[in-house]
Amino acid sequence: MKHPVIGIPCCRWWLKESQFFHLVGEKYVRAAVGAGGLPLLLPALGEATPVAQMLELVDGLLFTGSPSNIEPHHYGAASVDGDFNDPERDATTLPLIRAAIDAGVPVLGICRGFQEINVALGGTLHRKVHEEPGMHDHRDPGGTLDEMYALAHPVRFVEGGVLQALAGCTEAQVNSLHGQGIARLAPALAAEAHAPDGLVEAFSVKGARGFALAVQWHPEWQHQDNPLSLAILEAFGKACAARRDRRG
Ligand SMILES: N[C@@H](CCC(=O)NCCCC(=O)O)C(=O)O
Repeated sequence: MKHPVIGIPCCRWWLKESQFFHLVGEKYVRAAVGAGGLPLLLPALGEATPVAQMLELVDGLLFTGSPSNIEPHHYGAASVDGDFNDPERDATTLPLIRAAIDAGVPVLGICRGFQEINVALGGTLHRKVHEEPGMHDHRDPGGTLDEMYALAHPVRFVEGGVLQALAGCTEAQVNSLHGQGIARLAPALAAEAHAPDGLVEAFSVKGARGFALAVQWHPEWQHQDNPLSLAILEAFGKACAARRDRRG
């Protein structure tokens, strides 16, 4: 049986003071494999992206985390000096997300990918969650990779939601490595989990034609050791396999 093809849009970074590279962190590639898929890295072609053709290549899409921030003009905010942006990634992922959701292509968003889905569908972001009144600091604590990706806070699943059904419980501990976060949830999205400060930590697309879930934390990190991460990846992988079967 052929593996479902899981497209992973790349970041586009200037590396080593020499030239641009198109990149995906290895843990996302491994997570796509863990979901039963064949990962296909999609370059950040920006406005030249052949969106419909890219969708024909894949059975699902995984939108990854990244240290870069979505350019604020995409959600109606002013740009900030010194912000680390990746405009070519934005110009690739935002149209791809809208087209994938319209076409019922399974979508999983993680961290920046979660923020991208919200912005693509008309939501807005806090640029510094930790500076918002009453909100906690969701940034990583630094240190070793194990310290950075350690479980950091609980999330409470929305009663009767997709994620609660997948998790089989009401609450779980998650890691946390983001400075930005959802300010206004896009109208097409339903919250699936919240942090103790009320921040939306997961959502699904209301009435989606296919699997469409996103989380602010990192289920790809050492997913093999975490039952919630395994459940999310398994559900995504099954949806991708079902699309592969339908496409023949
Ligand atoms: N820049 C955004 C998104 C944060 C994010 O995706 N972090 C991931 C870090 C690297 C990785 O694990 O892939 C923000 O700060 O909110």
